[in-house]
Formats: sequence, C-alpha cells, structure tokens
Amino acid sequence: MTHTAAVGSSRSSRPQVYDVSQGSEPCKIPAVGLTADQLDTALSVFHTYIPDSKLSNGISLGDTAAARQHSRFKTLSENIEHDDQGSDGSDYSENETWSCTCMSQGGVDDQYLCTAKDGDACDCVSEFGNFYSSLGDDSKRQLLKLDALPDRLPLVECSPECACRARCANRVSQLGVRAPLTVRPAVSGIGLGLFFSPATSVDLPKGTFISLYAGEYLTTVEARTRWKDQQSLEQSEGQGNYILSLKLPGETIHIDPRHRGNVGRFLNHSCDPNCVVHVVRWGAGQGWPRAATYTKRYVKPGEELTFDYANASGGPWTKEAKGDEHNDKRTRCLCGSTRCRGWMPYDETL
Ligand SMILES: C[S@@+](CC[C@H](N)C(=O)[O-])C[C@H]1O[C@@H](n2cnc3c(N)ncnc32)[C@H](O)[C@@H]1O
Repeated sequence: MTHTAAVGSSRSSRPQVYDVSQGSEPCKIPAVGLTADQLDTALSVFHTYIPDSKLSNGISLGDTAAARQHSRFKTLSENIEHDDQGSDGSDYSENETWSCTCMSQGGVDDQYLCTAKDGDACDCVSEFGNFYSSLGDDSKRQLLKLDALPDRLPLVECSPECACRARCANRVSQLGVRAPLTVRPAVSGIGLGLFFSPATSVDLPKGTFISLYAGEYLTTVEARTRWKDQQSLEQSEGQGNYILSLKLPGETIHIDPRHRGNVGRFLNHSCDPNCVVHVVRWGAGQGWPRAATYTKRYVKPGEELTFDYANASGGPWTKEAKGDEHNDKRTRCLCGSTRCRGWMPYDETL
C-alpha cells in the first residue's frame, strides 16, 4: 500500500490529518508525527477497521441470530467451558435474553436514564449494579467507578435490546471512542502507541472509557496457530503479537486485532500503566464479553495510554516470561517505567 500524502511528513507541505478509525468512531483519531513508512504500516495493519469485535468468519456479534446459526460460532461455543451460572455471574445463561423496559421521558434528563435518575427502577441496574457515575460537568461523560467493581465480575451495560436506547447512561463502552486520542510513535520506540491528545490542557479523569480492544474472536486452536505465526513475525520483522486472551470464570476468549481491529490494538504494555482492561457485556446472557480499557488514574495531556498485559483478564492467566535463555516466548519489556519487570507477560496456554 502506498500513499502520496504523508501525515507529518516533509513530503507534504500541509500535513494531512488521517483518521485511523476511517470514520468508524464518533471522534476522529488522527495519526500524528508518523513518517510515510510508519503511516503505511499504521494503515496496512487494518485490512478492515472494525469498531466492535467480530467472529473470525466476519460475522458481527450484534447479529446474534446469524452468529448463533453459524458453525464457527458453535465451534467457539463448544470451546468454551460454561459454568452452571451465566458467565456474567448471574443466573442468566447465554441463551436467554435480558433487557430493561426503561423508556425515555424526553428532555435533557434522558442522558441519565437507567443510572443516575431512575437507577433503582431499571431492571438492568438493579440486577447487575450501577458502576458508572456522571462526571457532573457539561461533557455528560460517565466514569467507571473502578473502586466499587467486584473482583472478576464483568460489567453489564444495558443491551441493544433494552428500551432505553443510545442515550442511556448505562451504555458507555458501546458508544465508541469519545476521548481525544492520537496514534503516534510510541515513547519506548516500539512501533506506534495511543496517546491522550486534548485540544486544551485538561486531565483525563480516572475511570474514563478509552476504547474497546476489538478484533476477531478466535477459538483456542485458532489463537494458538496465529500466536505462533505472530511470534515468528515479531522475531523476524519486529512486528508485534496482538492476541489478547481473556480468561473469565468458565471461559476463555481470544481477541486478535491484527487483521481486523480497532484503535485499541495500538495500546502498548507498561508495568506501571495508566489504563486497565475490564470485561464488559452489553446485556446479560446474550451479551458477548468485550474487552474495554479505562483510565486507572488521572492522565495528563500528551501521555501515552498503556495497560498491563498481565492484568488483561483481571485474572492469573499470564506468566511473566523469565529471563531464561531457553524460553523462546520471552520478549524484553521496553516500557521504561521504574517498576519494569523486565519481560513482557504472555499467555502460557497459547
Ligand atoms: C498490541 S501491540 C501494541 C502496538 C504496537 N506497538 C504497534 O506498533 O502496533 C503489542 C505489541 O507491541 C509491542 N510492545 C507493546 N508493549 C511493549 C513493551 N512494553 N515492550 C516491548 N514491546 C512492546 C510488542 O511487539 C507487542 O507484541
């Protein structure tokens, strides 16, 4: 793939703002300060930009009926060991649907339906908890109450089937990227990274939704094959490994954004990160687990956004690679933090 106009390149007198999301997110995500080659890489990694994950055969998770019919879905489901309980920890199984009947009353307060205003009355919030709170400013932004989240329980937002629709305050991760972000060369020098880049000098509060880590859902068998391929690319061409494995109670989900993915694939690992990954379902039962990143502290303008790959699932699924010469899975961590553990975490089951 070649491009005649390069972002931030001396080849172009007026730098062009290239939206990495290709118009798929509510906010543009400019690529900034990239050489022509880096821009080519940033673009060519996305054969397709998808704001939400899909099955590896291209079927959208939102298309529940088609996803359930498809043999790939069945294979994936069979690969997942289910507990007696629903995997969101509730009494609802994957085959049941759950929705609230909250209806908008009209007016500006619509934004707060389901949580701040009618929280007690909303079926979803009263069943699964209210873990978002309003920032209370004009931005109408909802923050995740990180300290109130129960350990290892996925967040459940209102589902696409709920009557409250898009303005409900219990829908955050499903609305796409809203924080001002840019893709730039990573601070560590390891390829590209995702940065908080506001127009004015404001901090990003703790609990702000950044983006999903969206890609193709893989079976464990598919993930193993791709992991090996990506690992050899990493060694031969310096291209990274992108598969995120979410180990939930009773199930493991692998997400690969290398060929089809969203901007979350630019989030680098840090041993002292400013973001954290949480599993979010859009509705209980029928809701597939999404990996969503949120800030875990205040973030200053210009900071690179990172998360600890070892905490991706909130569980003990990863191992720190040891400095053992015979461990071919090890990759040096270049996060540069004073708490750096030296090696990148990896999922030993792949
Ligand atoms: C999800 S991608 C992150 C974006 C990547 N830097 C890029 O340019 O596309 C993960 C890959 O980035 C690299 N990476 C991320 N964090 C790193 C770190 N702390 N140290 C070394 N490499 C890292 C590794 O190659 C890893 O496999």
